[in-house]
Amino acid sequence: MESAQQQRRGGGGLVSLSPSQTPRSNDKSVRDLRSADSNSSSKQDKGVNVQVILRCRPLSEDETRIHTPVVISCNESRREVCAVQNIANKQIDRTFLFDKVFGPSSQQKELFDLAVSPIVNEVLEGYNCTIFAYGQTGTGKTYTMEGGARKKNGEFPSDAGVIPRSVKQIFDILEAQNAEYSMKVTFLELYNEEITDLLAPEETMKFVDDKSKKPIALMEDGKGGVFVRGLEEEIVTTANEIYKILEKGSAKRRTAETLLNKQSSRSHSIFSITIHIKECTPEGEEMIKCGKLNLVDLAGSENISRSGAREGRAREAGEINKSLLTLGRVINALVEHSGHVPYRDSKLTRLLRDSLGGKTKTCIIATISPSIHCLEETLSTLDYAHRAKNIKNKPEINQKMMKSALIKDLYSEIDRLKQEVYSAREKNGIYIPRDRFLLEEAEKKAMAEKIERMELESESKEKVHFLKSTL
Ligand SMILES: Nc1ncnc2c1ncn2[C@@H]1O[C@H](COP(=O)(O)OP(=O)(O)OP(=O)(O)O)[C@@H](O)[C@H]1O
Repeated sequence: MESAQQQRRGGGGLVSLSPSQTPRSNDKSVRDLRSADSNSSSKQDKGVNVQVILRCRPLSEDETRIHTPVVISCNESRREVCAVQNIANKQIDRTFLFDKVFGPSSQQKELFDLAVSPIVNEVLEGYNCTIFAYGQTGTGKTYTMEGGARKKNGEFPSDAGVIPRSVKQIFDILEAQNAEYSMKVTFLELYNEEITDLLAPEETMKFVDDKSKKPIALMEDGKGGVFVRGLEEEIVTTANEIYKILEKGSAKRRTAETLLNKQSSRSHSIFSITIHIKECTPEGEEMIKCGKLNLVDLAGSENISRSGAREGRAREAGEINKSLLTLGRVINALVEHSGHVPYRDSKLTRLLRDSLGGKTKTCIIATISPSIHCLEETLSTLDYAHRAKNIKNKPEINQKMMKSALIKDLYSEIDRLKQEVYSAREKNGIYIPRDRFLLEEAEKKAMAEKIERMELESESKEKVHFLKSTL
């Protein structure tokens, strides 16, 4: 079994949606905070399966009134969901097992306490965690992630979803620990393979329907990850500030929807919270630990199969297919252990690469409807979610940084940004860090040499072939 020290050296980079500071993997003065839960070191070596939770919503009032037949039954204690199908007058039952099952009467608090709260604790321990909501339109993705009513008279609403509850838990814990911390959030939307910053200042949003406006770019960070260039990061100090930001972001999403004549069911949203917490070693050295929580509300899964059918929406449909389809392909490739995993084929999978087969702890909440009219989509969601259960990630705690090293990193970050601003102002190109530039140049040179060698080889082969034929 690997020692904790060896594991630490393995490195725990952040999936950075921002160009900000990344904890170092080779920091010798790190301490392992891993809790003695299911992720013991031997389990970690083999990988930890993506956790898949299934939630079935209740029938709506309208569905109940017209006596819509129910074809789904949930057994929460056995963690089973059964779908009843009638094919050629024969009743066929299909049963699926998940990590947790929440039936139609399950409450928001119950789902959060049993499935999400442990994940939030892990973020505070220094892990990166991602929670996806996946399912057909109208099955409760947004209800599960965001919830119903907003905060009234200072009271926390009982139907608040995963995002506000996670925020509350994070602040409650940090305040109870009297911790010194800093927190920042980002909120973006992905639609037609284009990224919209939901926290961008108003002026930028006015041009959301302006086709000449360059979409926000996704850049390689040179460490195997990506970041969104220029994505607004809001520093937050209270839970209320986050609730306001969420409202602001959701309102912008709605405005953009009206402008572009689209619905939320066709776009993906990613809300991320990054937390830096200060700790002191017994020697008095100040260390910073970092955790990140990504909360992802995916486009309606029916967009995979149905979109593209309507004329005039080909591009839109095609692009949405691209992210959701690629997500499916990535899941398949990971489950089937095929060599090539097509992360690079869509922005969604590029952004969330580390959450699928990487070092992040991932949970998928699949949502379904109990109605007979949704059975086809429900079966497809159940199959999809069941397959995703076989994805293995190797979660690693982010390495703690010495405060002095972090400050040094921040200074170089400021330098980099200054140079970017300068380049932008002078309109003389984009800034690439010197070491990345040198690396890319060396790679280019090596590639040119390889091509030359190959050309020489093929030339000499041709000559031999020619000589042989003249003999
Ligand atoms: N578990 C639940 N309990 C009670 N009501 C629910 C539940 N899940 C969903 N609903 C209700 O069902 C309706 C549709 O839910 P919601 O908008 O969250 O679906 P969605 O999957 O996010 O759809 P879309 O993909 O179109 O955004 C809403 O009115 C919501 O309040």
